[in-house]
Amino acid sequence: MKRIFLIGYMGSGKTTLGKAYSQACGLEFIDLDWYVEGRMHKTINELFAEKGEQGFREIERAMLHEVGEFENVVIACGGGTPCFFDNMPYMNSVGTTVFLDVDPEVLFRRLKIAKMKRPLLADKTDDELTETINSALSQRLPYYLQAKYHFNAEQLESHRQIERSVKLLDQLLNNQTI
Ligand SMILES: Nc1ncnc2c1ncn2[C@@H]1O[C@H](COP(=O)(O)OP(=O)(O)O)[C@@H](O)[C@H]1O
Ligand SMILES: O=C(O)C1=C[C@@H](OP(=O)(O)O)[C@@H](O)[C@H](O)C1
Ligand SMILES: [Mg+2]
Repeated sequence: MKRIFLIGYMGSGKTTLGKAYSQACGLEFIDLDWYVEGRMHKTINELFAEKGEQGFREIERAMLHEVGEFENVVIACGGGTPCFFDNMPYMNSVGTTVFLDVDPEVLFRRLKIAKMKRPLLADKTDDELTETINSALSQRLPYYLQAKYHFNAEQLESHRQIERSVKLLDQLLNNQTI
């Protein structure tokens, strides 16, 4: 039975690589944000606006414990999931955690074009976005580094790169020599 949790900052590739890896390996794919939106019938933005970040985090934890029961699944977490409550020890106790490690410059480039759907980034200028990424990473790395595996997820900018990253992730998780 496989239960793989992908963690990392916003824009690190959890959803993109998770979906591609699950398809390549015949596993179910769950994006925790999408799961939350489906169960609550509200978008992440609406949940933040109506319940605040604390309220969102309590819902996120409850949904994590739901999907933490699923089998043969790849779960793309939200960027903050590991950093609240006992979520990181929980994921390490029920599955295999993988930290998608991406340079802040690459995160900036990716998030600059994809920030509007993320309430924590939506209205930030370029300088504010850079500052937010760097300060969040310094606060969150202690959680991300508790992952069993660390994977460089900087090669996700084309289908060919995604395919290559899927192969490299599979080799890492199955301890095959490259
Ligand atoms: N279909 C796509 N085409 C091109 N780039 C994409 C596509 N999907 C995602 N990306 C790039 O990969 C980055 C990672 O996105 P995503 O997988 O949503 O990360 P996460 O789930 O960790 O926040 C995006 O910000 C974007 O730059
Ligand atoms: O880093 C965070 O605190 C968040 C990351 C988002 O998920 P992605 O990492 O998939 O963007 C989403 O859970 C929410 O906007 C909060
Ligand atoms: Mg995502």
